[in-house]
Amino acid sequence: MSQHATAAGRADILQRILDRKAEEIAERSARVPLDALRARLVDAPPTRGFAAAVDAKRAAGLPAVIAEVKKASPSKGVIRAEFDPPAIARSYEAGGAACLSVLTDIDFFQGADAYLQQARAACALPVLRKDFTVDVYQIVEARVLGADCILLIVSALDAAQLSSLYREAMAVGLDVLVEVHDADELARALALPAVDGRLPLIGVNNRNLRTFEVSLDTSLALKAAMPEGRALVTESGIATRDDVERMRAAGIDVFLVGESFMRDPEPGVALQRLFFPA
Ligand SMILES: O=C(O)c1ccccc1NCC(=O)[C@H](O)[C@H](O)COP(=O)(O)O
Repeated sequence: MSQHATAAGRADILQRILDRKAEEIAERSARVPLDALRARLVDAPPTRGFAAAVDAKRAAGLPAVIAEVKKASPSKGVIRAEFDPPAIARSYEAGGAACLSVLTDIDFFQGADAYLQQARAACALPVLRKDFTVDVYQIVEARVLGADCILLIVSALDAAQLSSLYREAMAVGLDVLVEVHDADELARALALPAVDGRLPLIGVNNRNLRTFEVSLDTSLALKAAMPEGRALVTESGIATRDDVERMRAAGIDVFLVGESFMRDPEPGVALQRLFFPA
């Protein structure tokens, strides 16, 4: 199914993704029921410490870059036709990434669970399963696949879902990136409690997932509402040294970047150029 949105087809892309996700979860759990999936948790590899890898970069005074492995997106269509997740993962690791983010959504991003496994096997970096998590099934699945972190998008979840999915993910040893777009969502994210001393990472998506509009001002505006010292992950639309310097000047030191790296033949070299220029 081609999902590269035209102006008409773009209307509430997030809702369309979520509707399809519900069907996908039903299909998957008909094939492998949740109990059977849970039984596979014993074979899951140890997690690599996603939040810890972010913290380590920050503690060293360095930008923590979560480098995305993304073939296509609803807003841009195919971004990288020659798509080799293990080579991309190795390139990112050599370029100084803290972590990887791998799109696993099939219908809208041309992602795959196998891409996550291939990318993770090719390097030592912790990996975020970048998908639209709305059900406990996906959390168990993420851990079984070998993910180190999952994404929870606040605007896609009601209060009870956000709380229960967060707790479930932490309970199986995953880190959680909680994504927000405005002050109300940020307040909901900040209310999530520490579990065994671990808090969620908070990400601010500069892309409005309903309109595709990107503005780095979204991160700058929400930074002021973050508790002192707590990391803010700025997501989407980071492409130039000026973008990076604007964020760093505001005290933002964690970056999730996809497209601008994916358009470069050597994604890790692009990462180095953007974040660690000579
Ligand atoms: O990228 C899209 O078109 C998109 C549309 C609807 C929901 C999510 C979408 N993207 C996911 C992301 O948030 C980005 O992949 C990520 O933040 C990296 O952004 P970028 O550096 O701009 O590729």
